[in-house]
Amino acid sequence: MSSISLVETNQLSFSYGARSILHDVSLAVPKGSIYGFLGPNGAGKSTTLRLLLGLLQAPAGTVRLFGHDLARHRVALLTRVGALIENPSLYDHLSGHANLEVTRTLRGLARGRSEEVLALVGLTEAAHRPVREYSLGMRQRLGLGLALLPDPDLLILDEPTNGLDPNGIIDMRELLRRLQREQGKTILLSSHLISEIERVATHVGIIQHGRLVFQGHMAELQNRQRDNQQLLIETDSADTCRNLLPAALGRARVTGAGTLLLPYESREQVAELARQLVAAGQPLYHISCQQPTLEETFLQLTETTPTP
Ligand SMILES: Nc1ncnc2c1ncn2[C@@H]1O[C@H](COP(=O)(O)OP(=O)(O)OP(=O)(O)O)[C@@H](O)[C@H]1O
Repeated sequence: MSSISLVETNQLSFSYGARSILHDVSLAVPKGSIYGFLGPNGAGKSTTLRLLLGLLQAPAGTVRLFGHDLARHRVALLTRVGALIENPSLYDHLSGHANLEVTRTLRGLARGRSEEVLALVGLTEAAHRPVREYSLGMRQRLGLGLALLPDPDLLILDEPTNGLDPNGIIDMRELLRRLQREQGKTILLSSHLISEIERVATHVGIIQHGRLVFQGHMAELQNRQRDNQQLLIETDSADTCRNLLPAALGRARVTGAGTLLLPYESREQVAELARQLVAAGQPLYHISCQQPTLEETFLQLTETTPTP
């Protein structure tokens, strides 16, 4: 994967009227990546994606696509981008194939492209059924097919798995992987669920209250997860233990009458804690090291960002 960024924003800010929504967002989406743009509802994901597509204008900051300024070369740059921003607008009474053909003809694209795209999104068999008979997952794939018609280098997808059942999510994930690996597409997709991103994204950006709170390789997020290991201690009275051992347990969180959680430091810390608890006459029923889930790491990153 190259280090060239196909999407780059520099200190992007945006307000709806007096309401400030984005603050200094500097995104970098590497060429060839699947970039998961994550954040809770209302964090500013759709607003950012709309700015990237020139559907909104930012009063401050710049957007560069393929290394060029979007404000100056909007039309030329957007011909290289496929987008799925809301529910795709589809003609329900027409077949999937006919829906693609309408757009293909309008755009003057080569004959046969609709069939290629249907194969790509796994809809060849259903190609001639009316879209009103399609499942939500099939509709989303057809919407993605519409975005893929002109063979764009970059795909920008806003919550493409929203509302899909587990099978629909798996199909979409596999389709995105294939588009990246076999077709060389760069894909920027948003989601509010880390579980939908973690198995597909190579890179992650996390936004909270309009601010980017993390950006990097998926592996870097996983490293943070490892760095945040917690020690779980079970005893009789968590409060008594904390009072007896302020140096060792002062930072511990009481999570139940007899349970404490504190940041894990080392094996020696575990041995020393066990020794001190026993020396203080406190029973030690259980001590173990817990790794937070990626979900908890994500929540920790987003919950600790103050509201502006
Ligand atoms: N047209 C609008 N006018 C005023 N405020 C808006 C408008 N669109 C969005 N907002 C507000 O901007 C903030 C960011 O919204 P945005 O849709 O970008 O968030 P999001 O991260 O995509 O969330 P979701 O996952 O719920 O779509 C929210 O507080 C939302 O209420």
